[in-house]
Amino acid sequence: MERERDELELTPWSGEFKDRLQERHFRQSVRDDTAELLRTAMLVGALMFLLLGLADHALLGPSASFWQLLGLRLLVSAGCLLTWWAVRRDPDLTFRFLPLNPVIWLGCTVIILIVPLRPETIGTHAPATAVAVMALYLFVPNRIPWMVAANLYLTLGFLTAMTVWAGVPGSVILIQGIVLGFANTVGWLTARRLARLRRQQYASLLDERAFCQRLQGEIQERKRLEERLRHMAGTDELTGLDNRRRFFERADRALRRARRHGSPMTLCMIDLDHFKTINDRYGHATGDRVLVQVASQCRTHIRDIDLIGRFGGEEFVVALPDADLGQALEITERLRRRIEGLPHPDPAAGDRLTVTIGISRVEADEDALGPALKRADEALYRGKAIGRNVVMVAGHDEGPHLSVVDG
Ligand SMILES: Nc1nc2c(ncn2[C@@H]2O[C@H](COP(=O)(O)OP(=O)(O)OP(=O)(O)O)[C@@H](O)[C@H]2O)c(=O)[nH]1
Repeated sequence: MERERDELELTPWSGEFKDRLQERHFRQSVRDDTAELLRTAMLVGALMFLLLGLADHALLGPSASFWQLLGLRLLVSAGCLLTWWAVRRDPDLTFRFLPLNPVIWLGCTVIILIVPLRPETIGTHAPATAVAVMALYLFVPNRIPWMVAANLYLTLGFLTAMTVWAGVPGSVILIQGIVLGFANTVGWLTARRLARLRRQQYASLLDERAFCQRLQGEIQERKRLEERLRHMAGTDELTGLDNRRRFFERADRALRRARRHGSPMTLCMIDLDHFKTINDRYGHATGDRVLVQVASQCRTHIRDIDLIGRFGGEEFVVALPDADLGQALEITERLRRRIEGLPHPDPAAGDRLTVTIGISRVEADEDALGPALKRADEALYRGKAIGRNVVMVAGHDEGPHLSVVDG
């Protein structure tokens, strides 16, 4: 489908893109390659014109015609070499009118003028002209319109010169006309086919690139989406904290690290006090706002290495790596005081937002968080039982041992 569209966009007689901008981009993409071919053509052209001067000398000797021809040959060779140099300096000249076209027209003129200057060799000159026609089509790439014009000039000029100066019979001129016409047709068709193929190749390359870019874009988008989904799957929607599953994934990793380094780790359970009353009195939306506020305070007032998650409802869980019970007590006590200082939904009621916190260290012989979590939870509920707004430490040397820090 794509290919058909590209073919439709090519000019039928030159094989170029109909769209000028597209053609310009194509030419830019093949510029260096084309310039190299053109430079080779110019060197071969210069060499051919000079070498054929030897044939002139063999045929004409040091006659006036020889010197005239040699002068013309030198002129064309110089033009070819000048073009070679100019294109080498600026490859963009490959597709410009100057300096190539005048040199080619000069070369064609010299080929035509060989007829009156060396009429007796018309038998070899005629096929050589047919070769020159083909060479112009095939050796000078991406300039089909200009090559068609130059070759028509060469063909008509050569046939006219044969008629006027070489005294060739009409039948021979007819044959030569047919041969040159054939050379033009084959040369043009081949050059056009090459031009079409290269442009189709270029168009498929662009299609492929666009396809790859689209694919890359889609892959990126999918990755972003996956990342977002992964994030959402591990995040508590209301508070933005890790949910229980993500928290325990991270906390398990932190525990393994602590075990490797022989460092302590402490777990804390934080529960809002009388949260049901807040919900019942001020509504669920207000309750949500309080939960967000408390979550944000907890996140802000723990260390960067600490982990926090929403355990469920109005309960949060915190893992403090590299913290023994003393440090954990300090951190949680500070947190408790901060939350106590948060604005209550109804300041006039004289109530305070408070939390009860239970903490327990993960013992050196424990490879999982479960037992410490259970002890912290028990400590928390002891705290609730003795009146709330406290931090309770679970000791378990001789069974769970709880100590009130503040009340
Ligand atoms: N607004 C809101 N309320 C929630 C959410 N999750 C749980 N709750 C409510 O939290 C309240 C928890 O009540 P309880 O377990 O009795 O605890 P409490 O009232 O804080 O009492 P204590 O913990 O003993 O101090 C219930 O009313 C739940 O409906 C939530 O996401 N948003």
